[in-house]
Amino acid sequence: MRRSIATVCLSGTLDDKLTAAAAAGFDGIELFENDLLVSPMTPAEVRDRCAGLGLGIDLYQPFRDLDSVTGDRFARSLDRAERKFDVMAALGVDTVLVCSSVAADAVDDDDRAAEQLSALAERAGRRGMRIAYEALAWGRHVSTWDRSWRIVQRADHPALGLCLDSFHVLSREVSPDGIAGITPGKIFFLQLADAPHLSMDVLQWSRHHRLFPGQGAFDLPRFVELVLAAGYDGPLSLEVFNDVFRQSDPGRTAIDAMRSLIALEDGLTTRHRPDAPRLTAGIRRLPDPPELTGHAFTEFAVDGRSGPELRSALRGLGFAHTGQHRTKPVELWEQGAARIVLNSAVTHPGPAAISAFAVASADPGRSLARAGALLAPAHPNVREPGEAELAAITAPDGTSVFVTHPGDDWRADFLPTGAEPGPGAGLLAVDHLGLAQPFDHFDEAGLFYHSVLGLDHLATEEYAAPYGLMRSRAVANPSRTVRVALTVALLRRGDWAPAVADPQHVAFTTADIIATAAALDLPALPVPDNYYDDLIARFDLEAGFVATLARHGILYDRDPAGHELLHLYTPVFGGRVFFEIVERRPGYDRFGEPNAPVRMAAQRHRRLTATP
Ligand SMILES: O=C(O)c1ccc(O)c(O)c1
Ligand SMILES: [Mg+2]
Repeated sequence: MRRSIATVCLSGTLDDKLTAAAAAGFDGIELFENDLLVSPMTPAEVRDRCAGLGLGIDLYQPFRDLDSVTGDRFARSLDRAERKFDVMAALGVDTVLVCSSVAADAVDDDDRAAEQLSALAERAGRRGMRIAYEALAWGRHVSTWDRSWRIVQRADHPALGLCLDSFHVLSREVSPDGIAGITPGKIFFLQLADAPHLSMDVLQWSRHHRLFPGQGAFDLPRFVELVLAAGYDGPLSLEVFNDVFRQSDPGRTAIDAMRSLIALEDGLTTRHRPDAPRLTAGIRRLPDPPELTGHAFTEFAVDGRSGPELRSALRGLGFAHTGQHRTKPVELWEQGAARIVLNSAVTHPGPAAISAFAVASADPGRSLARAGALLAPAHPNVREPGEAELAAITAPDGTSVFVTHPGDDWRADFLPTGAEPGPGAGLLAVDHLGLAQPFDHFDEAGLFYHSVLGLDHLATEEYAAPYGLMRSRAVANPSRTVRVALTVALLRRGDWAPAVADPQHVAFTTADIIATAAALDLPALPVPDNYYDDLIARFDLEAGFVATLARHGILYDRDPAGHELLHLYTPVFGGRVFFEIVERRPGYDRFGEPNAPVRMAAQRHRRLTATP
C-alpha cells in the first residue's frame, strides 16, 4: 500500500520536511496548511518540488469549522473553501480534510451538518475534488467516528467520504468494530497515530503525545484490519503531533516513522484471520524474526582509566580473562555462559560504556535481512582477513548490535590466554542488559528492538528515584534468553542531578545468590537498614531471612502472583557502568524496578563516601 506522512510529524521548513520524507522512502505527504503558509514556495513550486522528490500530495489539511455553523457563517465558509480549492488545484491535490467543528456556536444537528457538507462536496465535485470528513475527538458535537459516518451517509454525496484517524477513534469509548461495515469506497483517507495510555484532556493528549504506530498502547493492527475490511485501499498515512518530533532532526524522525509503518504492515499479515488474504493483498511482508537463543557477548568500551577499574570488577565477580583478540586491543572475559568483551580501541576516551552487545540468532542472515528492511543502519565492521564475519546494526542510542551464530564462531578471533573460566562466583549467563536511553529516542528504541529483533514489550514502569522520575520498559524474546531493559530519565534539567542517574549495566544470573554474594570480592553497595525494615513490613518476610539478605546487600521483590526475585547491585565502575546479579525464582518476569531507587541512592552515597 502507499505510505504517506503528514508534514506536521516532522520538524523544520517545508523543504526540510519534504526532503526527509522522500529520503525515508515515503510515497506521499499530507500537506498541513501551516507548512504551506510559512513557505516561500508557491503552490505550483511545492507541487514541482514534491514531484521532483517522487512524493505525491495525498491530502491537504485541515479545513476547520465548516459544518454546523449558522447561515451567514456558512456562506463565508463556502467562499473560503473555493479559495482553498484554487490552492489545491495549483498543488495538484484532490482531497481536503475537513474536521468536525469545534466552534462554540456550532449547531448540534446532524441534518444541517449533512446538508452543509453535501453543499461543500457539490462544489468540490465540480472541480474534481473530494472532501474527507474527520470527527475530531474533541469536536463540539461530532466527536466520534460513528456519528461522522451517519452524517456522511445522510449527505449521500459521491464527493464526500470519511477520514478515519486512529487517534480520534481509539481515544474514545465508542467501539471501532463497526468500521468494517462502512460502505466500500466511503473511507477516503486513513490517518494513523499511536499514543500512550494517559488520563488527560483528549485535545492535549492528541496535540502533544501522539506516537508512531507500535510506540504506544493502541491496537493499530486491529484498527487497520477493520479499515481494510471496509475495502480501503488508499494510503497508510501517519499523522503524529508530538513535542519531541517537532524539534528533532526530521531525517531521523522520518526513518523512525517509516520503520513504524513497515512493521505495522508486517504485523497485519501475520494475523491469522480467515479473510486475511483479501484484506492484505497490497501488504508487504518481512522475513520473520528468527528465534534468538541468547546473549553472546557484551562489549564495554574502556580507556586507560576505566579499563583497570573494570578488569578489577570483573575479577571480583569471578570472571577470568580467557582470550585476547588477534589484532585488536580487545579482551574476552568469561564465567559460565556469560562473556564480557573489553575494548580499549576507543576513539573517544571517557567513562566506560556498553558499546556493543551480541545476540545469537538461529538465522543471522535472516535477522539482518529483516533489520535492513526495517531501515536499521548497518554498523561498519572493520575486519582483518581471516576474522569472523560479524555483522552488526546500530541501535538508536548508538549501541552496536551484533547478530551471531549460536555456535559462537566469533570466538575464533580470540587467542586463548591459558586462563580457564573456573566456577568463579557461580554466575551462569547474562540475564539482561540495562541501557539508559536519551529521552528523545526512548520510544524510537522500543520500536527498534521490538520490530527489528522481534522482542516483545514487557510492562512499562515508572518510579521516583532520588534524582528524578525514571521510566523503564523492557523488551525480551519469548523464551526470555534475551532481555534488554530500556530506561530513561523523564526530564533532564540543570546540573544538580548527577550523571550517575544514567548508568548502564549488565545483569548476570545465578542459581544461588547467597552463595554467589559470599564468593564475590567487590566493594559492597551499602543498602540502608530502612530498606530491610520496610521489606519485613511490606512482604511479611521472616526476620532471619531478611537479616541474611541485609548481610549481603541483597534486595528482594515479589510480584502480585507471589513470584520472587533476589538481586544485588555493584557500585558504579569506570564512571558509568555497574553490574547486577539476579536469582529469578520460577515465574518472576520483571526487573526488580521498585528497588532501583534504593540502588541509585546507594551508588550515589558510595561515590560520595568511598575513597577513590
Ligand atoms: O489537532 C488538530 O487540530 C487536528 C487537525 C487535523 C487532524 O487530522 C487532526 O487529527 C487533528
Ligand atoms: Mg487527523
